[in-house]
Amino acid sequence: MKVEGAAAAAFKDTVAKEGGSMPAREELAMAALTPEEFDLFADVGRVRRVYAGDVLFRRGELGTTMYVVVKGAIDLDFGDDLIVKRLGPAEFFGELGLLIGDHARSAEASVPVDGELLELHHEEFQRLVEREPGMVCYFLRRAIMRVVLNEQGLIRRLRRRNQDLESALDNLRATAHQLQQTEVLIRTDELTGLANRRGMTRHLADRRRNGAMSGLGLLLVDCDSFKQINDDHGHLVGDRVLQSVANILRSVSGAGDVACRLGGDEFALLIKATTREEVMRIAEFVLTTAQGLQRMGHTPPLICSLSIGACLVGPEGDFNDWYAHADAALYRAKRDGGNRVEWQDSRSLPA
Ligand SMILES: Nc1nc2c(ncn2[C@@H]2O[C@H](COP(=O)(O)OP(=O)(O)OP(=O)(O)O)[C@@H](O)[C@H]2O)c(=O)[nH]1
Repeated sequence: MKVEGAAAAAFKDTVAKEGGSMPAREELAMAALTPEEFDLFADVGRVRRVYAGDVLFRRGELGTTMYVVVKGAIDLDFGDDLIVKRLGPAEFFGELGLLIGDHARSAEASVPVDGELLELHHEEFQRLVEREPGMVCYFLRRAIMRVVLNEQGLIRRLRRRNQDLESALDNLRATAHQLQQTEVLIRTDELTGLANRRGMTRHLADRRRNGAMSGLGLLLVDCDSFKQINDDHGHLVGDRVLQSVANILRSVSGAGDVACRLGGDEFALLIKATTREEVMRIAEFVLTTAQGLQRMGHTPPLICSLSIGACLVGPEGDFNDWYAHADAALYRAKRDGGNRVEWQDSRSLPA
């Protein structure tokens, strides 16, 4: 349909009103028709009035029509979190539908304000080609460039988003690592690297959850006259002695056993054992290893003699009950001069 110069005049008028000048050269080159092209398109296209709220087409719909904005504006929504692109007078869209044929629209085109469009179908475009092949060729070049630039823009945005995601992932990994470190720190004794009381409690909670509470033995290990070592040689030497005790306990701990510093000069070792002999064998080993180190006669001392209370523990009761059993034996070991192991039978614990 021929619209004479009416659409062209409207377009020029709108451009003058809205922009005060013609669109910038590079914008014209990409998204807008030149006035000459507009005249030509207006000559073959049909004018369509559009109203705020109209939707010309939706994403994914097949279409064969291209449009040029004469008056008003059109919003192209590419979906997801891509920005909505607003087109103004002389800008064209939907050209791929026209050029390719049944092309799935990549954006939803909606009308934000009342306005006018030029519609071009395949036949009209064919007439353009016949009339002004040179101009159409120039238009096609720009249309292709626009598609390429859009693609490149999309790739850049995806790359940026990918980088953002990667750095978010790195942050998450770092935070998870920090949390893991913190988790390890709060259940570890700083001086010796053994579990602390909290670590032992968590270990037992895990065991209880996994139904692995039977077949365990407990050693309660206390340094003899440790205060004297601190008093005679200073705190650092005392620290070193505590570390030596920790090393002995660590060396006898098998997989699933837990060596723990309960606090001060008191340690606990929870081991897998089903008989008194098994528990006592480990306890004797700890005792004699400390004795052997002591016999080396280092000054300042690397170790001190130990008192150990030993018992078997059952699934019934909690750590406090087990501690009371082992502590009864430890009390006897201390009372009888230290540097020894005492056994506590769970049935013969005084009330
Ligand atoms: N060097 C050092 N000393 C500590 C630490 N924690 C606690 N102590 C000291 O360990 C000492 C323990 O003293 P006591 O409970 O009287 O024990 P002991 O001297 O071994 O006496 P017996 O157990 O009866 O043989 C105290 O003097 C505490 O100050 C530590 O981390 N490092």
